[in-house]
Amino acid sequence: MTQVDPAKDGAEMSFEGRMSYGDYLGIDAILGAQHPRGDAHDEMLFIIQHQTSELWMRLALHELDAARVCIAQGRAREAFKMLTRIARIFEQLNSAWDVLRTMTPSEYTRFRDDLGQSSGFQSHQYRLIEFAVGNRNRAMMQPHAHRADYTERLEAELARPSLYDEALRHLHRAGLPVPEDVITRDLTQPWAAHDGVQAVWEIVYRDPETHWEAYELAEKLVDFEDYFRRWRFNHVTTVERIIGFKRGTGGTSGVQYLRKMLEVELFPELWHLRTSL
Ligand code: HEM
Ligand SMILES: N[C@@H](CC(=O)c1ccccc1NC=O)C(=O)O
Repeated sequence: MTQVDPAKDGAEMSFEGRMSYGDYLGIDAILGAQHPRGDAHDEMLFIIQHQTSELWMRLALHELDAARVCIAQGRAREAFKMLTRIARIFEQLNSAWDVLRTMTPSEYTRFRDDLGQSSGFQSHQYRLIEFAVGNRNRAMMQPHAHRADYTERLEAELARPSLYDEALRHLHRAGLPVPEDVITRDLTQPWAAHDGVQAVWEIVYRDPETHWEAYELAEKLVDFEDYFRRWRFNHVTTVERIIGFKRGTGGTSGVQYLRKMLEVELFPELWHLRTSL
């Protein structure tokens, strides 16, 4: 059996006083952040599943911020890359459900009581993503009232144009007939389907060659919403499989609440136009 000596190949073997892999990545902080409350075997899976989701959400927010800046500065093509990456992140989050699904109701019951009233419903990053893409609901701020830092970030997000607002402003600047009330709307309000906006997207979809950039932007948005819907669907199906119709630890009706959320449309006109094309 040949044994490789990486040092002979030039591998650095001494990190006394030098930045190593773990130093750069903050590995000790990450690996020191799993604190199961009990001794149920599956609690570690549950914790890591959520922590990795939060890390991916962190990246999604980073990309969403950059994508909006690019679109606002008229560099929509640069934003396409970020939007593709965001869709891929959600694809990754969707695959992750396959790991969690290996947990049965019997196994989850062993530690569910230890969760108290904590719930994914209180994920501030998830709420930031929803606000960033346009699903804005001030009521969702309440569970964060005890954290001034989260509240401040969520408020700032509500005051900022959403990804969809930026897309529509971009079309407006490009000379497409986006109604003025869309550009001057109260940003803190959730987006509501608008006939005038659908009419604009219809112009784009009826003649993609003339409006190629707007057409590509639209398809990137649809792609993102497609993956996001799948995330919601995977969540509610996993929840039903594991806790049935029990109330959620966060206090909602559980599966019934999550099913209602499946009806949310982020970019309604982009879906509705398909019927009228
Ligand atoms: C055993 C697995 C899981 C169960 C049983 C479960 C259950 C639930 C329930 C019942 C709710 C409704 C709120 C409540 O009353 O608690 C909820 C919300 C939520 N969960 Fe989970 N969940 C699971 C895994 C996950 C994972 C892995 C994530 C990823 C971060 C997640 C993120 C969320 C989010 C973001 C919400 C809020 C959804 C919204 O308001 O639209 N959950 N979950
Ligand atoms: N809401 C879940 C508990 C739960 O899943 C959860 C608990 C703490 C932290 C994150 C969670 N994930 C998603 O809601 C339940 O009712 O069983």
